[in-house]
Amino acid sequence: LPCRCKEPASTSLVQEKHGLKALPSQDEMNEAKTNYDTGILNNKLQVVVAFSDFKAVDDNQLSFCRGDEMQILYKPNSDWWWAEIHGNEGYIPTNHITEKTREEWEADRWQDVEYFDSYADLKLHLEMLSDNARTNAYKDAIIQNAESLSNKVVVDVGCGTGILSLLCAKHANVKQVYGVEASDIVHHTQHLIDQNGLTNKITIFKDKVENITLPDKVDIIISEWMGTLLLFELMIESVLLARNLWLKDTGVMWPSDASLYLVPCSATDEYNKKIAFWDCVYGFDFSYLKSFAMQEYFGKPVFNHELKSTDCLDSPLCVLKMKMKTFQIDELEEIVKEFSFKVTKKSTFHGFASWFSVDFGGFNNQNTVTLDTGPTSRLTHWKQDLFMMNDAVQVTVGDKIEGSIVIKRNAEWRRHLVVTFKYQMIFHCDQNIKNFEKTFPLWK
Ligand SMILES: N=C(N)NCC[C@H]1O[C@@H](n2cnc3c(N)ncnc32)[C@H](O)[C@@H]1O
Repeated sequence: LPCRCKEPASTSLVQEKHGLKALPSQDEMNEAKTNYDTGILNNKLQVVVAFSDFKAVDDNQLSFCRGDEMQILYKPNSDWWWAEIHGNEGYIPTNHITEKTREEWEADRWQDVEYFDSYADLKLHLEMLSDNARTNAYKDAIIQNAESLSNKVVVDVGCGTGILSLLCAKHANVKQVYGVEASDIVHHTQHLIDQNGLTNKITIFKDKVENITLPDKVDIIISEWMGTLLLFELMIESVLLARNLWLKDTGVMWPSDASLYLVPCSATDEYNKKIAFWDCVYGFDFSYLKSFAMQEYFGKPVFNHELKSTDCLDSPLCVLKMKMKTFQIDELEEIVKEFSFKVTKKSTFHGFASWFSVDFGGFNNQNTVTLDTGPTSRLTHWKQDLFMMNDAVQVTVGDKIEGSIVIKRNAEWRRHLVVTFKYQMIFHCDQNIKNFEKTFPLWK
């Protein structure tokens, strides 16, 4: 077989460019070649997947993109392998690839093992079921639309203990409910359905909704998929996929609409307890620790903040409105919303708060029920989210906070988001302007 490898390139360029170790020596390549015939001739070449892009720095290397699959011909050392892609051969850095199969790699990006393990025991289900505002909103929607649900086929995506399926079967004369649940909690669900005499109305599927085959398309998809900042966990992707696969054209999504709200706010208690606290500790100046405290306590959103209406410094802004029947999965990659808030009271501006609301409509727009998780509604287990900015700023009536929020999906970790605020404050009294920016991972 012809020798397929050229002399290794000069290593300084490689090390400088990628902080990688030296390319393999000729001896290492010669030694590796001994596996060459065995691998190729027996067609047992290993295939790897790239989890990040790589740009070759010389013609001895292969450039590739995240998600590309490559065949491995030689493994001369642990840092560089000789691979083939699109008919080209060259060195690839092993710290850019995974030896998992594409399926395993894709699942990893969703952290499915940890994710579904977190729903396997009763803890989170007790929290969700104990949230009366949440669960009764679904119950009210079902009861108030019982006539529209009559003789319909329903799928409950992520049914958990089956509560929504049970409510549909008990309070509406549905034709059939399919409950789909991927976590091990599902091993209890059938017992609960049997124990409540609804076995013939509810069929349970123990798998991800992406993997199941339903007997037929359905009339309604009901699901409780909402998370922190509405979108976290990105379970919404699974619900939209289920819509694309299984909802009749005339079908209804419940919730039918979802909205995310944002408001500038003060958070004096939080700020004083965790940041201002360090100004004077038993008579000592510990203010050196404030920046560390800001990073530790407020480098990420506070997901269980209880926002009071009196904390709000302007009316809330709807930054995202999703019509679940038509919203597309790729719209989730990046959501950008400009805002221009005008302060309505003398106070301290500490940051922004967010919450969501969902509507159960879609049946000839009658009897629409709304579940609102904002500061003027009954508290839910979601509470509200607080994005604490690094500077507390004294504000008064007429001051402006103008800029944008960008909610970007994490390209690698598919259940996670990154939220960036970029804005300026224009002070009414002297038109002085200050610029601010802060990025919050949610959560990776
Ligand atoms: N933020 C939430 N409302 N989380 C509830 C998620 C519930 O749906 C389940 N679940 C989430 N995604 C899926 C999926 N793709 N397929 C089936 N069940 C799912 C999960 O195991 C849990 O019981």
